[in-house]
Amino acid sequence: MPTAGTITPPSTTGRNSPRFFGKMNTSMIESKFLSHPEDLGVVAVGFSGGQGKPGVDAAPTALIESGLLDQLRDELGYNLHGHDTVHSYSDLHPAQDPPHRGMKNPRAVSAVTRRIAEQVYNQAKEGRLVLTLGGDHSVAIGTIAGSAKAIRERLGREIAVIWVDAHADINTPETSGSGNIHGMPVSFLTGLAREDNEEFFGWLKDEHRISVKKLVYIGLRDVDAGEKRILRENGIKAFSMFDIDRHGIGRVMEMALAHIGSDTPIHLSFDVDALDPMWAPSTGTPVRGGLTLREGDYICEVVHQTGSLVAVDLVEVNPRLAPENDIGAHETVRAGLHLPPHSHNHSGSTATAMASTVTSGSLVYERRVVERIHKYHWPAVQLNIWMLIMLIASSLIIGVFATFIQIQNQLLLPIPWYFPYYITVASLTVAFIILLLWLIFQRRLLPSIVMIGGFILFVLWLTGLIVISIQLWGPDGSVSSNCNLYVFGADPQPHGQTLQTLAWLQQRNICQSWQAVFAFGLVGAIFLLWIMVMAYQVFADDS
Ligand SMILES: NC(=[NH2+])NCCC[C@H](N)C(=O)O
Repeated sequence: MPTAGTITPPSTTGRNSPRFFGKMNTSMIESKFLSHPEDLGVVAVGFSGGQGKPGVDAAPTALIESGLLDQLRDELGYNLHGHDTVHSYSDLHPAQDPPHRGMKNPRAVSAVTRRIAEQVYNQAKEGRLVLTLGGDHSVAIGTIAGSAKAIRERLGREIAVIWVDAHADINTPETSGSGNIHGMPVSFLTGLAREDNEEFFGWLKDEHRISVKKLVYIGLRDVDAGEKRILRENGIKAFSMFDIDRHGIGRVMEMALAHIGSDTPIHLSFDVDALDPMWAPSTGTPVRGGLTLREGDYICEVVHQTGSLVAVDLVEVNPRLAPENDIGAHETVRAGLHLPPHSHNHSGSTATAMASTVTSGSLVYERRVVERIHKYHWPAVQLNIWMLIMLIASSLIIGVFATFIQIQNQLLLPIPWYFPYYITVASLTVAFIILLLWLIFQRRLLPSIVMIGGFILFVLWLTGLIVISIQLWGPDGSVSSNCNLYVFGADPQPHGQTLQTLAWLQQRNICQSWQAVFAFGLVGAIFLLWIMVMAYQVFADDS
């Protein structure tokens, strides 16, 4: 059934191309997960066994002959790899392939997708973007398995999949009404459908699989009853045509990308039947009421702009199916050309959208980060009072203990550990206040920083306070009782300009300094508690 062969690689003398400037990938988006974003691995799959209509296997050749690869190379500046062969996999077609669990051509599809998985894996492990030209959508079993495995090995990450399609393709062999495997790839990839036998997808291991949590559908409008149940039960994110009508494609893509998160590599699997048959009539299972060509392009552009794109599939273009004369086929191929990694200069009919996914070229758009923006409202007056009081308390304690150290030295007495300790804690507090001021200036004062810093200082500060209290009122030879004995209780108190008076005044000064240290130590501890509460309130208020 599949026709295939070697095709002539696109000419190297770029026509209106930017080759003049040497290697130039026109994409200005920085890739987050590709180590060689200027390289494009191409896997051209001439395979149609996932469904019954011959012709999808001719799509890669039709797309390439219409100039897709030329555009990718000459206009978008990619170095192509693996682009000179359209694979037919005829060696993998068994003589007999009777149905298994109701699946049609199960051995052929399993063997071919297994080979595709290796091909995609070999390209992806080099850190290249991989573009697969299908073929029917069953080929995605191979492409996604291959890129999931390569990204796991290369980056230790799971990939997310954006599945753009009129259909959910998540039937299990048991729920499928048609038995066509192109309606089942997602159930095998997510592990919802499983098989132990290597002949029937038993080769799919955990390393090949994807999580239902990182799967997003766009463009659905023909979903079987069994599939609806699967989507619902697994909480799979799906944006149907209804959602696109309601929110517009811009908002839908924001929500889809927010669901995936900005730190996840993305595999985009684009079924051309997601487009309305007005734009892409030549496909095996067209459904009216689909995406406009522009919406299809937009999806590709915006996904490319995330910088997270690692692989793209373009499937289900069937140039043999031409509803009204062959303009249909021509249009569909053109639509297909439009879809890949995006270029911004539309040269007539060509590979922009295809080109669009690979290098979304709408360089004018600013990248919109769809993460939630937090707004923290700090009570300015309270925060300022807090910083002022803490600054006073810290300086006072530093000053007093510095003087005490001097006095001990002068009297040739040892310096107790808590003098330098409290000086250090108070200095840290001053440093913390400076940090806060800097963060306020940068508009980055996060409640979490304040809470953690406040807590650490509180513990240190409290320790100091306890030690001070013990010295002041502790059982043996406490400062307080000595003060009451010799200073405040001294009778008669010395007067007049004598050394006695001077000594007494100095002693009184020391006693009062102790009390001041205690007072401000207490204030500091309470204020540190207060700032933690304040930070928590600011955090909780953010909504
Ligand atoms: N990739 C596609 N065009 N899939 C069409 C699937 C149609 C139908 N849901 C089935 O399981 O047979």
